[in-house]
Amino acid sequence: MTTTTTTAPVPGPGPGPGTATQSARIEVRDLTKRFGDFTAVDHLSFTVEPGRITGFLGPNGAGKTTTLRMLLGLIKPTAGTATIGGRRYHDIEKPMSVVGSALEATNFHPGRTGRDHLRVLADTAGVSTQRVDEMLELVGIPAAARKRAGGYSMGMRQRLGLAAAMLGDPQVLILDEPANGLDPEGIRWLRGFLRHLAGQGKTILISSHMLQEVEQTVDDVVIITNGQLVRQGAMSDLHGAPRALVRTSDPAALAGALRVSDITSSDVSSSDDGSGALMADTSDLRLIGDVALRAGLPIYELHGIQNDLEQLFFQLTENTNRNLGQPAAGQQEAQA
Ligand SMILES: Nc1ncnc2c1ncn2[C@@H]1O[C@H](COP(=O)(O)OP(=O)(O)OP(=O)(O)O)[C@@H](O)[C@H]1O
Repeated sequence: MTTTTTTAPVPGPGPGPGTATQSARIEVRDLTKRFGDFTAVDHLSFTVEPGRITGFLGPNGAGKTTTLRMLLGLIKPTAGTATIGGRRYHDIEKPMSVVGSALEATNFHPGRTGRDHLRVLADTAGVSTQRVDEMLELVGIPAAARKRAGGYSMGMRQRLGLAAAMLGDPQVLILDEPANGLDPEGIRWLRGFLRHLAGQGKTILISSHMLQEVEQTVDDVVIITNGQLVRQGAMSDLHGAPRALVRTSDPAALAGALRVSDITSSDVSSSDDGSGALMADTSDLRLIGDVALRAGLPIYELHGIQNDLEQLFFQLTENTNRNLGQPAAGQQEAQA
């Protein structure tokens, strides 16, 4: 993909209803969606805060898109509520100025140029043509936008979708798998772009079926499987408490020296290794090094330890994933 990139400030169309003062929290309460007797979303509750990027995570078929579609008023919940700034999507007066969304990157008329596509949307929302060009510039496809969308790469469609979502300068952005199809440079660009928007106080919810894909992008996570919440919280909590592995000649002596500095540790030496090892309850590697030096102990290895996120995600979701076994009884295609 050859695109220009920018992290320039995101211009807005100026003050208007629903832009500056709108409370922009997303609240999902006891949300349930059944298709026939198959429950796609099951009493789901979570909150997404302004000024933060929240990853909405779960394996394929977990119910993410179904939840987002209810949030955006595209399908009706069987029970429960999904609100943006305290209102259901249908009750928001000028929705494009409150919430921008990109649910499917492929959903563009192939014969229409990217720019024309945005102009049609802009007309509907009462947004200026100038804003269309600004948004195309902002997502890095000003030249490509004059070509037919049918010839776009997946990454270009993602960027066009993002430009469309941003047209009304919404307080809330809801993006379904926005990193899908982006090359590494594109993913880095997207990360900077979303971080900038979150810095402006916008509420950003992005879905993904891979925790690692969004690990460096999101502040908070909402993890679901089988339509149910399994975890909500800060990304930093998923990494677990800070720890460090230190390998030395005399782990008991080092553990004692660390204790004097109020650092607890546990012996993780393995019998087939001549040296011993400690797991210290700190991420301050320099402090461990200083303590070892003062105690006259050599350090053979020293590094911080984080939870294996892939393993954690697997434990939280895949082990119970309904989609990995036989299809749930009664599951069939049905209209919303
Ligand atoms: N209209 C429908 N009729 C019947 N079942 C449906 C319908 N829409 C979705 N489902 C089912 O609901 C479940 C959740 O689907 P959904 O698309 O919300 O999952 P997802 O988490 O977005 O998955 P993916 O990561 O693969 O996009 C799936 O088992 C899917 O087959």
